[in-house]
Amino acid sequence: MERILRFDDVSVTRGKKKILHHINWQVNQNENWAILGLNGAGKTTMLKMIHGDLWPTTGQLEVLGGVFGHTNIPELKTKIGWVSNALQDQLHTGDPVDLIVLSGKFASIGIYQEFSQSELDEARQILIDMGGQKLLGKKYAVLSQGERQLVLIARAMMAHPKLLILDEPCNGLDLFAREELLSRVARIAEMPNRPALLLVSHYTEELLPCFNHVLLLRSGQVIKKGARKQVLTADSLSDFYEKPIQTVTIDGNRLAVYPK
Ligand SMILES: Nc1ncnc2c1ncn2[C@@H]1O[C@H](COP(=O)(O)OP(=O)(O)OP(=O)(O)O)[C@@H](O)[C@H]1O
Repeated sequence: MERILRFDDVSVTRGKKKILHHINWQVNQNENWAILGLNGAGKTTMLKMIHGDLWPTTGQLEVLGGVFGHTNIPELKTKIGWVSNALQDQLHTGDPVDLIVLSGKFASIGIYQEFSQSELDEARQILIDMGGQKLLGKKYAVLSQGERQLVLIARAMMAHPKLLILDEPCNGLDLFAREELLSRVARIAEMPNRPALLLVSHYTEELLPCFNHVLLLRSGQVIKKGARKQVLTADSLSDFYEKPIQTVTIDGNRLAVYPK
C-alpha cells in the first residue's frame, strides 16, 4: 500500500510556544482523513507542514515519498492540491474563472506562461465536471463564496494531485451551498485516480462517509485517530471536547455534535 504521508514524532515550536507535540500519524492511499479540532488546536500548522511551508522543529515528516530535508519541496507542492481561504486572498480576482482553474496547472497564482487551447479546454471541463458550467465566462470576483470554493477545488484538481487538502472549505457557506460542495467532494473520492483527501473542519456533520478516517487534535496533541467508526462516537467526542455534548445522527452515517 502506497503511503501518502507519515509524521514521525513531529513537534513544532515557535518562540516559547509548543504548537504541536510529538505527532505520530500515517496516511495511506485509499484513506481520506478529516482533522477535527477547536480553534488554535494546530490544524493549520499541520497542513502548512504537509504543504512544505513549515518544517518540523523536531521529528521527521515524509510526504508523498519525500522525506523533508532530502526532498525537493517545490516539486512536492505540484503534487498537492491546496484549497483554503488564505488562497482566496491571493488570487487575481479580476480573472475569468477558467483562467483561475488553469493556473492550478502551473501552481501559480496568475498565469504568466503560454498555454494551449487544449489546456484551457481541460480547465473548463474540470470546472464543468465539478458542477460549475454556469460559472464559465464570469470573473472570480463576482462569484458567491460557494461558487468560489468550487472554482478553487477545480483549480486544485487541474494539477491532478495525489493529495487534495481542503482547509475548512465550508466556511461562509449557507446550508445548501455546503451540502452541494460536500457532495462534489464526495464525488472526487469516487473518481478513478482520485487524490487522497485531507479535510480540516470544526464540524463533524461536514465529514461525509467518504472521510473514512478521523484525527482529533486538541492543544497540539493527537487525542485519538483511526477509522471513522471508532473515532466518530459520542463517547470519544465527549472525551475529546471535555464538555457535555449531545449528538444527532443524520442519514445513518453522519454525526452532528452540539453542546449540551
Ligand atoms: N508563528 C507562530 N508563532 C507563535 N504562535 C503561533 C504561530 N503560528 C501559530 N501559532 C499558535 O499556534 C496555535 C495553533 O495555531 P493553528 O493556526 O495551527 O490552529 P488551528 O487549529 O488551525 O486554529 P483555527 O481553527 O482557529 O484556524 C495557536 O495558538 C496559534 O496562536
